[in-house]
Amino acid sequence: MGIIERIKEIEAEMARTQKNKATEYHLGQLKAKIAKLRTQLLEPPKGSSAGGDGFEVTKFGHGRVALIGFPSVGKSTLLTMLTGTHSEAASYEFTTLTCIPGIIHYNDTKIQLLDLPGIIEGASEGKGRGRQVIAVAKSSDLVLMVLDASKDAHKVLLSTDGHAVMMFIVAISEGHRQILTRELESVGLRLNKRPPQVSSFLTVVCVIYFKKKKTGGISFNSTLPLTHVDEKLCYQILHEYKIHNAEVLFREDATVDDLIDVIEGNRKYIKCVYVYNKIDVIGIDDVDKLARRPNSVVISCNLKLNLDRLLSKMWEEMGLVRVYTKPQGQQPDFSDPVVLSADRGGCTVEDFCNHIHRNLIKDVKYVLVWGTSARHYPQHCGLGHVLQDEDVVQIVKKKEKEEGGRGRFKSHSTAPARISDRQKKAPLKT
Ligand SMILES: Nc1nc2c(ncn2[C@@H]2O[C@H](COP(=O)(O)OP(=O)(O)OP(=O)(O)O)[C@@H](O)[C@H]2O)c(=O)[nH]1
Ligand SMILES: [K+]
Ligand SMILES: [Mg+2]
Repeated sequence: MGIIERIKEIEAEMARTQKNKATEYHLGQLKAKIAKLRTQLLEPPKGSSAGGDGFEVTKFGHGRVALIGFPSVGKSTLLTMLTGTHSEAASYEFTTLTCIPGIIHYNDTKIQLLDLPGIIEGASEGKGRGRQVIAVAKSSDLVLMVLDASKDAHKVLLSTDGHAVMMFIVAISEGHRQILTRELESVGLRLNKRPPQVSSFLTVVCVIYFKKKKTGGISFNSTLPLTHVDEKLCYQILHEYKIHNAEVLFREDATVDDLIDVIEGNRKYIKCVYVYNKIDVIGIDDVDKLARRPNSVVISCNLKLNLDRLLSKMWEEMGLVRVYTKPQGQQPDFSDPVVLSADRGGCTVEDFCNHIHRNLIKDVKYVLVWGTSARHYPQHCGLGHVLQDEDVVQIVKKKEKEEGGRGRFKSHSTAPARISDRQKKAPLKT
Protein backbone atom coordinates (compact mmCIF):
# COMPACT_ATOMS: atom_id res chain seq x y z
CA MET A 1 0.00 0.00 0.00
CA GLY A 2 1.28 3.46 -0.90
CA ILE A 3 1.78 6.28 1.59
CA ILE A 4 -1.25 8.20 0.35
CA GLU A 5 -3.51 5.16 0.72
CA ARG A 6 -2.23 4.63 4.25
CA ILE A 7 -2.94 8.28 5.11
CA LYS A 8 -6.44 7.95 3.66
CA GLU A 9 -7.04 4.79 5.66
CA ILE A 10 -6.02 6.42 8.93
CA GLU A 11 -8.07 9.51 8.11
CA ALA A 12 -11.08 7.26 7.56
CA GLU A 13 -10.45 5.53 10.87
CA MET A 14 -10.27 8.90 12.61
CA ALA A 15 -13.53 9.98 11.01
CA ARG A 16 -15.18 6.76 12.24
CA THR A 17 -13.90 7.17 15.77
CA GLN A 18 -16.09 9.13 18.16
CA LYS A 19 -14.31 11.87 20.03
CA ASN A 20 -14.45 11.34 23.78
CA LYS A 21 -12.20 10.87 26.77
CA ALA A 22 -11.81 7.15 26.09
CA THR A 23 -10.74 7.53 22.45
CA GLU A 24 -8.52 10.57 23.04
CA TYR A 25 -5.33 8.51 23.30
CA HIS A 26 -6.07 6.45 20.25
CA LEU A 27 -6.86 9.57 18.19
CA GLY A 28 -3.65 11.21 19.35
CA GLN A 29 -1.69 8.18 18.22
CA LEU A 30 -3.40 8.22 14.81
CA LYS A 31 -2.54 11.92 14.43
CA ALA A 32 1.11 11.13 15.06
CA LYS A 33 0.95 8.29 12.52
CA ILE A 34 -0.41 10.64 9.85
CA ALA A 35 2.19 13.31 10.66
CA LYS A 36 4.94 10.71 10.18
CA LEU A 37 3.53 9.55 6.86
CA ARG A 38 3.16 13.10 5.56
CA THR A 39 6.78 13.77 6.40
CA GLN A 40 7.72 10.67 4.40
CA LEU A 41 5.59 11.88 1.53
CA LEU A 42 7.63 15.05 1.30
CA GLU A 43 10.95 13.27 1.10
CA PRO A 44 12.14 13.28 -2.51
CA PRO A 45 11.67 9.88 -4.18
CA LYS A 46 14.80 7.74 -4.09
CA GLY A 47 17.09 8.04 -7.09
CA SER A 48 15.47 11.23 -8.34
CA SER A 49 17.72 14.20 -8.76
CA ALA A 50 16.20 17.62 -8.31
CA GLY A 51 15.91 19.58 -11.48
CA GLY A 52 14.42 19.72 -14.89
CA ASP A 53 10.85 20.62 -14.03
CA GLY A 54 11.23 24.39 -14.03
CA PHE A 55 10.73 24.90 -10.32
CA GLU A 56 14.32 25.41 -9.24
CA VAL A 57 14.70 29.16 -9.18
CA THR A 58 17.77 30.60 -7.52
CA LYS A 59 17.08 32.84 -4.56
CA PHE A 60 17.69 36.46 -5.36
CA GLY A 61 17.39 39.75 -3.52
CA HIS A 62 16.57 40.46 0.10
CA GLY A 63 13.56 38.20 0.45
CA ARG A 64 11.34 35.79 -1.39
CA VAL A 65 7.56 36.00 -1.78
CA ALA A 66 5.43 33.23 -3.33
CA LEU A 67 2.07 33.67 -5.05
CA ILE A 68 -0.17 30.78 -4.01
CA GLY A 69 -3.75 30.30 -5.11
CA PHE A 70 -6.35 28.38 -7.04
CA PRO A 71 -6.12 28.51 -10.85
CA SER A 72 -7.16 31.71 -12.62
CA VAL A 73 -7.36 33.96 -9.57
CA GLY A 74 -4.92 36.39 -11.23
CA LYS A 75 -1.48 35.37 -9.91
CA SER A 76 0.30 35.84 -13.22
CA THR A 77 -1.48 39.12 -13.91
CA LEU A 78 -0.30 40.31 -10.50
CA LEU A 79 3.30 39.22 -11.09
CA THR A 80 3.35 41.17 -14.36
CA MET A 81 1.90 44.26 -12.66
CA LEU A 82 4.26 44.28 -9.70
CA THR A 83 7.51 43.25 -11.39
CA GLY A 84 7.20 44.10 -15.06
CA THR A 85 8.28 40.54 -15.88
CA HIS A 86 5.72 39.06 -18.24
CA SER A 87 3.98 35.93 -17.08
CA GLU A 88 1.34 34.52 -19.40
CA ALA A 89 -2.21 35.20 -18.16
CA ALA A 90 -5.37 33.80 -19.67
CA SER A 91 -8.95 32.96 -18.78
CA TYR A 92 -8.36 29.19 -18.79
CA GLU A 93 -7.10 27.29 -15.73
CA PHE A 94 -3.50 26.11 -15.35
CA THR A 95 -2.09 28.69 -17.73
CA THR A 96 1.09 28.79 -15.66
CA LEU A 97 2.95 25.49 -15.44
CA THR A 98 6.29 26.38 -13.84
CA CYS A 99 7.79 28.88 -11.43
CA ILE A 100 8.25 32.36 -12.95
CA PRO A 101 10.42 34.79 -10.96
CA GLY A 102 10.19 38.57 -11.03
CA ILE A 103 11.75 41.33 -8.94
CA ILE A 104 9.93 44.00 -6.96
CA HIS A 105 12.00 47.12 -6.31
CA TYR A 106 10.70 48.61 -3.11
CA ASN A 107 12.27 50.91 -0.48
CA ASP A 108 15.75 50.44 -1.96
CA THR A 109 15.46 46.67 -1.60
CA LYS A 110 14.90 43.92 -4.11
CA ILE A 111 12.27 41.33 -3.36
CA GLN A 112 11.90 38.19 -5.43
CA LEU A 113 8.30 37.47 -6.36
CA LEU A 114 7.46 33.99 -7.66
CA ASP A 115 4.49 33.19 -9.85
CA LEU A 116 3.40 29.56 -9.57
CA PRO A 117 0.86 27.19 -11.07
CA GLY A 118 -2.56 27.18 -9.46
CA ILE A 119 -3.09 24.55 -6.79
CA ILE A 120 -6.21 22.65 -5.92
CA GLU A 121 -7.48 20.34 -3.20
CA GLY A 122 -5.16 17.35 -2.96
CA ALA A 123 -2.09 19.40 -3.93
CA SER A 124 -0.11 18.13 -0.96
CA GLU A 125 -0.66 14.58 -2.15
CA GLY A 126 0.73 15.42 -5.53
CA LYS A 127 -2.30 16.57 -7.49
CA GLY A 128 -1.27 18.86 -10.33
CA ARG A 129 2.05 20.42 -9.55
CA GLY A 130 1.00 20.67 -5.92
CA ARG A 131 4.11 19.28 -4.31
CA GLN A 132 6.51 21.41 -6.30
CA VAL A 133 4.41 24.49 -5.61
CA ILE A 134 4.29 23.77 -1.91
CA ALA A 135 8.05 23.21 -1.81
CA VAL A 136 8.55 26.68 -3.33
CA ALA A 137 6.12 28.16 -0.79
CA LYS A 138 8.16 26.55 1.97
CA SER A 139 11.32 28.21 0.68
CA SER A 140 9.71 31.66 0.82
CA ASP A 141 9.73 34.34 3.47
CA LEU A 142 6.14 35.35 2.82
CA VAL A 143 3.16 33.78 1.07
CA LEU A 144 0.67 35.93 -0.80
CA MET A 145 -2.44 33.77 -0.94
CA VAL A 146 -4.35 35.13 -3.93
CA LEU A 147 -8.11 34.66 -3.80
CA ASP A 148 -10.82 35.51 -6.30
CA ALA A 149 -13.14 38.07 -4.71
CA SER A 150 -15.63 37.68 -7.54
CA LYS A 151 -16.29 34.12 -6.43
CA ASP A 152 -18.05 35.35 -3.30
CA ALA A 153 -21.60 35.32 -4.63
CA HIS A 154 -24.50 36.58 -2.61
CA LYS A 155 -27.87 35.01 -3.22
CA VAL A 156 -31.02 36.58 -1.90
CA LEU A 157 -34.31 34.74 -2.06
CA LEU A 158 -37.34 36.95 -2.26
CA SER A 159 -40.76 36.08 -0.92
CA THR A 160 -43.84 36.78 -3.02
CA ASP A 161 -44.41 40.18 -1.45
CA GLY A 162 -40.88 41.19 -2.35
CA HIS A 163 -39.22 40.91 1.08
CA ALA A 164 -35.94 39.14 1.44
CA VAL A 165 -36.63 35.97 3.37
CA MET A 166 -33.33 34.21 3.15
CA MET A 167 -29.89 35.21 2.24
CA PHE A 168 -27.15 32.77 1.31
CA ILE A 169 -23.68 34.04 1.25
CA VAL A 170 -21.72 31.62 -0.86
CA ALA A 171 -18.25 32.51 0.12
CA ILE A 172 -16.23 30.47 -2.33
CA SER A 173 -13.05 32.42 -1.74
CA GLU A 174 -13.40 31.66 1.97
CA GLY A 175 -13.68 27.95 1.12
CA HIS A 176 -10.64 28.21 -1.12
CA ARG A 177 -8.73 29.92 1.62
CA GLN A 178 -9.51 27.08 4.01
CA ILE A 179 -8.61 24.40 1.48
CA LEU A 180 -5.29 26.04 0.67
CA THR A 181 -4.47 26.55 4.33
CA ARG A 182 -5.21 22.88 4.97
CA GLU A 183 -3.07 21.75 2.04
CA LEU A 184 -0.15 23.83 3.24
CA GLU A 185 -0.65 22.75 6.86
CA SER A 186 -0.69 19.09 5.96
CA VAL A 187 2.88 19.35 4.73
CA GLY A 188 4.20 21.24 7.69
CA LEU A 189 3.64 24.87 6.75
CA ARG A 190 2.09 27.00 9.47
CA LEU A 191 0.59 30.28 8.31
CA ASN A 192 0.63 33.28 10.64
CA LYS A 193 1.21 31.09 13.70
CA ARG A 194 3.69 31.36 16.49
CA PRO A 195 6.06 28.41 16.71
CA PRO A 196 5.42 26.21 19.79
CA GLN A 197 9.13 25.95 20.30
CA VAL A 198 11.37 28.91 19.60
CA SER A 199 14.70 29.19 21.22
CA SER A 200 17.39 31.48 20.04
CA PHE A 201 20.05 32.76 22.38
CA LEU A 202 18.30 36.12 22.60
CA THR A 203 14.67 35.18 23.07
CA VAL A 204 13.40 32.04 24.66
CA VAL A 205 9.72 31.77 23.89
CA CYS A 206 8.94 28.12 24.38
CA VAL A 207 5.39 26.92 24.43
CA ILE A 208 6.69 23.39 24.72
CA TYR A 209 10.23 22.62 25.74
CA PHE A 210 11.32 19.32 24.25
CA LYS A 211 14.70 17.64 24.41
CA LYS A 212 15.67 14.11 23.50
CA LYS A 213 18.00 12.34 25.93
CA LYS A 214 20.17 9.25 25.87
CA THR A 215 18.91 7.81 29.15
CA GLY A 216 16.64 8.57 32.08
CA GLY A 217 13.22 7.80 30.62
CA ILE A 218 10.62 10.45 29.95
CA SER A 219 10.10 13.37 32.27
CA PHE A 220 6.80 15.15 31.71
CA ASN A 221 6.06 18.48 33.36
CA SER A 222 3.90 21.53 32.92
CA THR A 223 3.89 24.98 34.44
CA LEU A 224 0.08 25.21 34.34
CA PRO A 225 -2.91 22.86 34.29
CA LEU A 226 -3.30 21.24 30.86
CA THR A 227 -6.66 20.65 29.21
CA HIS A 228 -5.64 18.98 25.93
CA VAL A 229 -2.71 16.73 26.73
CA ASP A 230 -1.89 14.59 29.75
CA GLU A 231 1.09 12.49 30.69
CA LYS A 232 -0.31 9.27 29.22
CA LEU A 233 -1.13 10.86 25.86
CA CYS A 234 2.29 12.47 25.69
CA TYR A 235 3.94 9.09 26.39
CA GLN A 236 1.87 7.47 23.71
CA ILE A 237 2.82 10.05 21.09
CA LEU A 238 6.49 9.79 22.02
CA HIS A 239 6.21 6.02 21.88
CA GLU A 240 4.84 6.30 18.34
CA TYR A 241 8.05 8.13 17.45
CA LYS A 242 10.09 5.50 19.30
CA ILE A 243 11.33 8.13 21.73
CA HIS A 244 11.87 6.61 25.19
CA ASN A 245 14.15 9.18 26.82
CA ALA A 246 13.21 12.85 26.72
CA GLU A 247 12.36 15.93 28.71
CA VAL A 248 9.01 17.56 27.95
CA LEU A 249 7.83 20.75 29.59
CA PHE A 250 4.55 22.42 28.64
CA ARG A 251 4.67 26.17 29.31
CA GLU A 252 1.27 26.78 27.74
CA ASP A 253 -1.93 24.79 27.40
CA ALA A 254 -0.82 23.36 24.05
CA THR A 255 -2.53 20.71 21.93
CA VAL A 256 -1.52 17.28 20.61
CA ASP A 257 -0.87 18.92 17.24
CA ASP A 258 1.57 21.37 18.84
CA LEU A 259 3.37 18.47 20.51
CA ILE A 260 3.63 16.59 17.21
CA ASP A 261 4.94 19.76 15.51
CA VAL A 262 7.66 20.07 18.12
CA ILE A 263 8.68 16.40 17.80
CA GLU A 264 8.66 16.50 14.00
CA GLY A 265 10.70 19.69 14.21
CA ASN A 266 10.48 20.35 10.46
CA ARG A 267 7.64 22.81 10.55
CA LYS A 268 7.99 26.09 8.78
CA TYR A 269 6.29 29.10 10.31
CA ILE A 270 5.58 31.56 7.59
CA LYS A 271 3.66 34.79 7.28
CA CYS A 272 0.76 34.98 4.89
CA VAL A 273 -1.16 37.90 3.43
CA TYR A 274 -4.56 37.13 1.90
CA VAL A 275 -4.97 39.03 -1.36
CA TYR A 276 -8.52 39.33 -2.69
CA ASN A 277 -8.20 40.14 -6.41
CA LYS A 278 -10.88 41.19 -8.94
CA ILE A 279 -12.72 43.59 -6.64
CA ASP A 280 -13.68 45.46 -9.84
CA VAL A 281 -16.50 42.99 -10.34
CA ILE A 282 -18.07 43.03 -6.85
CA GLY A 283 -20.06 45.60 -4.93
CA ILE A 284 -18.54 48.10 -2.54
CA ASP A 285 -20.15 46.50 0.53
CA ASP A 286 -18.50 43.18 -0.25
CA VAL A 287 -15.17 44.88 -0.88
CA ASP A 288 -15.50 46.48 2.52
CA LYS A 289 -16.21 43.15 4.22
CA LEU A 290 -13.22 41.42 2.63
CA ALA A 291 -10.91 44.33 3.41
CA ARG A 292 -11.78 44.03 7.11
CA ARG A 293 -10.66 40.42 7.38
CA PRO A 294 -7.40 39.93 9.25
CA ASN A 295 -4.19 40.07 7.22
CA SER A 296 -6.13 40.79 4.06
CA VAL A 297 -5.69 43.27 1.22
CA VAL A 298 -8.27 43.81 -1.52
CA ILE A 299 -7.00 44.64 -5.02
CA SER A 300 -7.90 44.77 -8.67
CA CYS A 301 -5.17 44.05 -11.17
CA ASN A 302 -7.39 45.14 -14.03
CA LEU A 303 -8.04 48.57 -12.56
CA LYS A 304 -4.67 48.80 -10.76
CA LEU A 305 -6.54 49.33 -7.49
CA ASN A 306 -4.80 49.25 -4.11
CA LEU A 307 -1.53 47.74 -5.37
CA ASP A 308 0.39 50.32 -3.28
CA ARG A 309 -1.38 49.07 -0.17
CA LEU A 310 -0.45 45.50 -1.09
CA LEU A 311 3.21 46.45 -1.44
CA SER A 312 3.27 48.30 1.87
CA LYS A 313 1.54 45.40 3.64
CA MET A 314 4.05 43.00 2.09
CA TRP A 315 6.90 45.20 3.25
CA GLU A 316 5.47 45.40 6.78
CA GLU A 317 5.08 41.62 7.05
CA MET A 318 8.57 40.89 5.76
CA GLY A 319 10.06 42.98 8.57
CA LEU A 320 13.18 43.92 6.61
CA VAL A 321 15.59 46.26 8.37
CA ARG A 322 17.64 48.61 6.19
CA VAL A 323 20.87 49.80 7.73
CA TYR A 324 23.02 52.45 6.07
CA THR A 325 26.77 52.37 6.53
CA LYS A 326 28.40 55.68 7.20
CA PRO A 327 32.12 55.98 6.56
CA GLN A 328 33.77 58.47 8.90
CA GLY A 329 33.50 62.06 7.71
CA GLN A 330 31.21 61.09 4.84
CA GLN A 331 27.54 60.79 4.20
CA PRO A 332 26.01 57.32 4.11
CA ASP A 333 24.94 55.97 0.76
CA PHE A 334 21.18 56.02 1.19
CA SER A 335 20.58 54.06 -1.99
CA ASP A 336 22.52 50.99 -0.88
CA PRO A 337 21.43 49.61 2.49
CA VAL A 338 22.62 46.48 4.27
CA VAL A 339 19.34 44.58 4.60
CA LEU A 340 18.76 42.50 7.73
CA SER A 341 15.80 40.54 9.00
CA ALA A 342 14.80 39.56 12.51
CA ASP A 343 13.43 36.21 11.29
CA ARG A 344 16.42 35.34 9.14
CA GLY A 345 19.88 36.06 10.48
CA GLY A 346 18.92 38.68 13.05
CA CYS A 347 19.25 42.46 13.36
CA THR A 348 22.00 43.06 15.89
CA VAL A 349 25.14 45.12 15.32
CA GLU A 350 26.97 41.80 15.19
CA ASP A 351 24.69 40.54 12.39
CA PHE A 352 25.25 43.81 10.57
CA CYS A 353 29.05 43.49 10.82
CA ASN A 354 28.97 39.86 9.68
CA HIS A 355 26.93 40.95 6.72
CA ILE A 356 29.65 43.35 5.60
CA HIS A 357 32.54 40.97 6.13
CA ARG A 358 32.89 37.80 8.17
CA ASN A 359 36.24 38.89 9.64
CA LEU A 360 35.14 42.39 10.50
CA ILE A 361 33.72 41.54 13.91
CA LYS A 362 37.05 40.95 15.67
CA ASP A 363 38.26 44.47 14.79
CA VAL A 364 35.15 46.29 15.95
CA LYS A 365 35.54 48.39 19.08
CA TYR A 366 32.04 49.86 19.08
CA VAL A 367 29.63 51.42 16.63
CA LEU A 368 27.91 54.77 16.46
CA VAL A 369 24.21 54.60 15.71
CA TRP A 370 21.76 57.21 14.46
CA GLY A 371 18.12 56.31 14.00
CA THR A 372 15.09 54.96 15.82
CA SER A 373 17.04 52.32 17.74
CA ALA A 374 19.29 55.00 19.28
CA ARG A 375 18.34 56.88 22.43
CA HIS A 376 20.45 59.88 21.45
CA TYR A 377 22.49 60.70 18.36
CA PRO A 378 24.93 59.19 17.90
CA GLN A 379 24.67 56.42 20.48
CA HIS A 380 27.75 54.29 21.22
CA CYS A 381 26.57 50.69 20.91
CA GLY A 382 28.01 47.22 21.40
CA LEU A 383 27.59 44.10 19.30
CA GLY A 384 24.33 43.05 20.94
CA HIS A 385 22.47 46.28 20.13
CA VAL A 386 19.38 45.58 18.00
CA LEU A 387 19.14 47.82 14.95
CA GLN A 388 15.94 49.13 13.42
CA ASP A 389 14.83 50.00 9.92
CA GLU A 390 16.66 53.04 8.45
CA ASP A 391 19.33 53.20 11.14
CA VAL A 392 22.70 54.65 10.18
CA VAL A 393 25.78 52.93 11.56
CA GLN A 394 29.41 53.98 11.69
CA ILE A 395 31.90 51.33 12.76
CA VAL A 396 34.79 52.29 15.02
CA LYS A 397 37.61 49.77 14.87
CA LYS A 398 39.88 48.71 17.73
CA LYS A 399 43.26 49.53 16.26
CA GLU A 400 42.29 52.81 14.79
CA LYS A 401 43.56 55.99 16.32
CA GLU A 402 41.21 58.92 16.70
CA GLU A 403 42.81 60.61 13.72
CA GLY A 404 44.00 59.25 10.42
CA GLY A 405 43.03 55.61 10.92
CA ARG A 406 43.35 53.25 7.99
CA GLY A 407 40.63 51.50 6.13
CA ARG A 408 37.04 52.08 5.23
CA PHE A 409 35.74 52.82 8.66
CA LYS A 410 37.50 55.48 10.63
CA SER A 411 36.59 56.83 13.99
CA HIS A 412 35.30 60.35 14.58
CA SER A 413 31.91 61.25 13.34
CA THR A 414 29.97 63.80 11.42
CA ALA A 415 26.22 63.49 11.66
CA PRO A 416 24.68 62.27 8.45
CA ALA A 417 22.84 65.16 6.79
CA ARG A 418 19.74 63.27 5.73
CA ILE A 419 19.24 61.59 9.07
CA SER A 420 17.41 64.48 10.68
CA ASP A 421 14.90 64.39 7.83
CA ARG A 422 14.52 60.66 8.00
CA GLN A 423 14.23 60.63 11.73
CA LYS A 424 11.36 63.11 11.76
CA LYS A 425 9.40 59.90 11.48
CA ALA A 426 11.08 58.50 14.53
CA PRO A 427 8.56 59.43 17.24
CA LEU A 428 5.86 57.70 15.22
CA LYS A 429 7.78 54.50 15.00
CA THR A 430 8.77 53.96 18.58
N1 LIG B 1 -12.07 41.18 -13.54
C1 LIG B 1 -10.79 40.95 -13.29
N2 LIG B 1 -10.18 39.94 -13.94
C2 LIG B 1 -8.88 39.73 -13.67
C3 LIG B 1 -8.15 40.51 -12.73
N3 LIG B 1 -6.89 40.04 -12.67
C4 LIG B 1 -6.83 39.01 -13.53
N4 LIG B 1 -8.00 38.81 -14.15
C5 LIG B 1 -8.35 37.81 -15.17
O1 LIG B 1 -8.37 36.50 -14.58
C6 LIG B 1 -7.95 35.53 -15.54
C7 LIG B 1 -6.85 34.66 -14.97
O2 LIG B 1 -5.69 35.43 -14.75
P1 LIG B 1 -4.25 34.78 -14.59
O3 LIG B 1 -3.32 35.88 -14.24
O4 LIG B 1 -3.95 33.92 -15.77
O5 LIG B 1 -4.55 33.85 -13.33
P2 LIG B 1 -3.55 32.78 -12.64
O6 LIG B 1 -3.93 32.77 -11.21
O7 LIG B 1 -2.16 33.08 -12.98
O8 LIG B 1 -4.03 31.44 -13.36
P3 LIG B 1 -3.23 30.04 -13.53
O9 LIG B 1 -1.85 30.32 -13.99
O10 LIG B 1 -4.03 29.32 -14.56
O11 LIG B 1 -3.29 29.38 -12.20
C8 LIG B 1 -7.50 36.30 -16.77
O12 LIG B 1 -8.52 36.27 -17.71
C9 LIG B 1 -7.29 37.71 -16.26
O13 LIG B 1 -7.48 38.69 -17.25
C10 LIG B 1 -8.85 41.59 -12.08
O14 LIG B 1 -8.34 42.34 -11.27
N5 LIG B 1 -10.17 41.74 -12.39
K1 LIG C 1 -5.29 31.37 -15.87
MG1 LIG D 1 -0.76 31.94 -13.92
